[in-house]
Amino acid sequence: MAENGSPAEFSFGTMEEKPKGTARHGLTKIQTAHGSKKASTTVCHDDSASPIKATTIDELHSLQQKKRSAPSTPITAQSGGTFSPLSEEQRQKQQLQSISASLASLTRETGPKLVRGDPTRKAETPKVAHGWDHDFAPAVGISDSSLKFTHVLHNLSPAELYEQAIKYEKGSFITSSGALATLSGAKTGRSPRDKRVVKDETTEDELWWGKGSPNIEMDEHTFMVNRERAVDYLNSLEKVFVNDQFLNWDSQNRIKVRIVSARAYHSLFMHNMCIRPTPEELEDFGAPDFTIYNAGQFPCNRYTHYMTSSTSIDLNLARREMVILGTQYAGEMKKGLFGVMHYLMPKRGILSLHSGCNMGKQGDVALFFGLSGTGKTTLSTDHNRYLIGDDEHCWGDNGVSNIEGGCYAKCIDLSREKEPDIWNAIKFGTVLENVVFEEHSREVDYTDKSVTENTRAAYPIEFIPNAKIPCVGPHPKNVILLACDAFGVLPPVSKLTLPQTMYHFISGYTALVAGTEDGVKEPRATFSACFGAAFIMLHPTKYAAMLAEKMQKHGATGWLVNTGWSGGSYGVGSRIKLAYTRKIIDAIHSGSLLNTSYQKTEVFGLEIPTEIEGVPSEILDPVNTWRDKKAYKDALMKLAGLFKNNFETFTNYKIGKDNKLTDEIVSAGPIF
Ligand SMILES: Nc1ncnc2c1ncn2[C@@H]1O[C@H](COP(=O)(O)OP(=O)(O)OP(=O)(O)O)[C@@H](O)[C@H]1O
Ligand SMILES: O=C([O-])CC(=O)C(=O)O
Ligand SMILES: [Ca+2]
Ligand SMILES: [Mn+2]
Repeated sequence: MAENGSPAEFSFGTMEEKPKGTARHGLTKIQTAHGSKKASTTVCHDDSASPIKATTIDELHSLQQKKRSAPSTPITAQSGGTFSPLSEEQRQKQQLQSISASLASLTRETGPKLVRGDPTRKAETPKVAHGWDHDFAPAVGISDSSLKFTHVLHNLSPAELYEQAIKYEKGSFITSSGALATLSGAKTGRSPRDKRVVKDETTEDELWWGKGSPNIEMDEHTFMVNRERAVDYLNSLEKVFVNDQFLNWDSQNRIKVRIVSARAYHSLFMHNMCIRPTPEELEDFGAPDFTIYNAGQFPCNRYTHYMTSSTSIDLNLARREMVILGTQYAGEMKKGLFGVMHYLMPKRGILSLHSGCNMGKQGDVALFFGLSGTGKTTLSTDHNRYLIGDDEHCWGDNGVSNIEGGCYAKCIDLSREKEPDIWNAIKFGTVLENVVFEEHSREVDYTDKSVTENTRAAYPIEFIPNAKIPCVGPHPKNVILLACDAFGVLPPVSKLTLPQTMYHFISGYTALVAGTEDGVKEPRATFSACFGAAFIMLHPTKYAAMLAEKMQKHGATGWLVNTGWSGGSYGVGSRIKLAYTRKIIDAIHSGSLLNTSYQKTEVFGLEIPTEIEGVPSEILDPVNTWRDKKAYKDALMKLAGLFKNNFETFTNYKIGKDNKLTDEIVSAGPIF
């Protein structure tokens, strides 16, 4: 509306000097009320504007910000019929007490003294909460730290977080489109080798340990040492950010999470990535189901048992807590919580998935599995379909639900033409990590890899115009496995049998694209079970069995889509054009790819279509795109060998109740 509205609609005031009838643009003039009796004889005054109700500059500033209004629904006692409304003050006190309990040192006997608000705003009256009554201070365990206040910035708005970031965090800037550019520090990707899980009596039997598992063990005591280190660090600060939010749009399986962090960047990132509570939901939040202590600026102590670097991301499922030391990469929080969901949801018979998800106008749902950089976000963000989510989902008895409230898109080489919806989502409120921009115009150069290849944008899902809110949908019709094949031998698309779908799901192949995992600079072949071995908690066959059961029950079709190389391996060939991949995906969604003719490839035994609308037919069989046929055959055999080696660890496992399925899956791999 702003672009095409007539200028007259936007006139802010009348300048007496202007002849009548001319278009007028001008800012509202500020007039001090006092002394106005003696009508000023100077040129610019405006009688039509109502006078400002301030007599001093301070008063004027105090008028600028309205006090937060109370939630519209009164809070009543849940049961028993007793009506006991909480005053705003009582409610705030309860919130502070809950946060103080979260932040309590476990070696001293009380939580920190907390006060709401920004420490630089001295005028605010401290409302103290430290688990004790004001006049009953504990005599034991007192240290200097218990004499100071820690200010709590609880669920700040994006605007407030922008101000905090820009004022206090070096490297925070507003870009020309309004996004908040930030630096994540020395780490610009996750640190999977520093992810530890407490092995106790329960998790010893329940979780996947040992070769191939992402769960590096640590003991309960070491966890407590790191927890104390993180909590002491956070309490030593003048202020901490606290986010109380939700995971999972399936309201029956919603998880309450609390994130305590030291940076506005982290708070805004999680504000965008988790589900944002309404003011009423925040009122009723109570105790969280899971808490993250993000002390990422502070290292772990390498003299501490199990520590192999100054970074440690520690998960304790019994305590429902995670501690982050020595990395400020915000993706650790997002993916840390994903790991928690990979534990909690299967216990309830719900399958957790590292997948994107969207839905057509007819209600047909597609899942997009794939490792980092294979296209989950890019391909699930589709202008012709409703976005349910780009990265983390649950598949339960009622259908699918997104775990998150936001998207986390790769930005390297982002273009407005190829990915318009993601481009347009990078606006006020969006966190832009590690991008490079022009110092004056603040135009971002998405091609610049000076800081990292893994540049990212985190935005609330409603920044995508056709997001489906609430982010839930019916049972999937298509299950699309994405692989970015750097060898250039997998076909652009293949239709899979159920055993083949399971084989490729368990294999989880891709060429890891540089950057997302710390230290990776060149693409290389990698296998990651369930397209997300870094996040799963149970043995991969548990998830595979659940997927097989659900696909069978709901009649979903599996597809393997190569979003990687064609015409040669990495270095010789080139990446398949995104426009072609989109046409392939369109043909899967529309169902037209089910009704076309197929031929079978050698070695991998994949069914490949002979034609697809909008895609050159010669690229559908990769052998056609290679000039050097011998090199093709060599690359094909090499990849087949890698698949075979990788799958050996799984051949001893039974998948589901059915031995027949297990045998079929094992024989659904390459044959040579
Ligand atoms: N043919 C193609 N298909 C899909 N993506 C492509 C293709 N060619 C290039 N790309 C690029 O590859 C990247 C895919 O990244 P995307 O953000 O979708 O990964 P992702 O699977 O969501 O990973 P993550 O789990 O790390 O978020 C994008 O930068 C996209 O522009
Ligand atoms: O976690 C991250 O940093 C990015 C991501 O989505 C993934 O690696 O799958
Ligand atoms: Ca993504
Ligand atoms: Mn991901």
